[in-house]
Amino acid sequence: MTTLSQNTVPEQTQRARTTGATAPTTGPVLAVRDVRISDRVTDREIVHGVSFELTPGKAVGIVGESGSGKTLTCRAALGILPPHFEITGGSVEITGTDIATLTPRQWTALRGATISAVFQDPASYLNPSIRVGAQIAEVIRVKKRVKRHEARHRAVSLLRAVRLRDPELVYSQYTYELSGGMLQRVLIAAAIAAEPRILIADEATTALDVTVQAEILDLLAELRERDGLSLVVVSHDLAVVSQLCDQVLVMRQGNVVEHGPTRAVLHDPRHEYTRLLIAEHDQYGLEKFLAPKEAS
Ligand SMILES: Nc1ncnc2c1ncn2[C@@H]1O[C@H](COP(=O)(O)OP(=O)(O)OP(=O)(O)O)[C@@H](O)[C@H]1O
Repeated sequence: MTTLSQNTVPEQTQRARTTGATAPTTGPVLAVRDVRISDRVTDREIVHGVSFELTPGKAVGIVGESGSGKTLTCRAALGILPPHFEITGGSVEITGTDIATLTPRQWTALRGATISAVFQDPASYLNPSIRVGAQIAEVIRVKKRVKRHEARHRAVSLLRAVRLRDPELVYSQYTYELSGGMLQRVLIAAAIAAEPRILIADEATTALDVTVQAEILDLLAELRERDGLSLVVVSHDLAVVSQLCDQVLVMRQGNVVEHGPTRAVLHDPRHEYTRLLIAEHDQYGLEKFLAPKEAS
């Protein structure tokens, strides 16, 4: 496992987040309470009541079969449900504010700066006609209100932080010049560029090879532990969740079938479906991540 140096995260990022993390908090940064999501076209409820709370520096994992509602739950928290989908029950609070009360302008201010996300399929989130570095710098310039030169400097630091070699060169490249793994790392850099308090990582490292994935997980763990970044991690990979998350939700067919501390759920699953997920996973060496802490 690689260990990132203190200098991996741009100095400015460390300072700002440290300030945020040590500020007294009165409650969760994200509270999802009995959220229900329906498809208006078919008039079907797809997600049947999901609840979890995220406090600063903590990480919640969401696992479960394809189509169980993990991504919709994340999109609901970000206010970006696909057309025809709507929250039909429960509530989402971001740093104490019910998102149902937010105006489009308030959402724009919140996204990136307070809550941010990385999804799969990075190419669809980046503009092919603008150099990737300039896209990250623009986020920094607008959200952090810094001059172009400073924004560029920080963007290059972020590209380095996500372990892209020759970040100056990558800065000036277009999406078609980069591999899928490189684009995914660019997207992660963009997502943390405005120093959000909450990062939703939906299969964010799935497309990366094992070594790069380990480096990115280390980076996220570092941002979390040192700077108080809170994480929602959606992954089909229980090893990723067990490495990063304090709590885990197991979803199936729009229901949370099990929810609790990651170690307890993965060591002593109560639900048959969780047992099945773990059994399927055994071949990938889940114990490797659980065993060392078990001994301590
Ligand atoms: N844009 C959409 N249009 C139509 N149906 C959708 C859309 N997005 C999600 N759904 C449906 O809603 C259900 C939940 O989808 P969701 O993407 O949340 O699942 P998931 O658990 O994230 O799955 P996966 O692991 O495959 O990403 C699925 O049945 C899916 O087909």
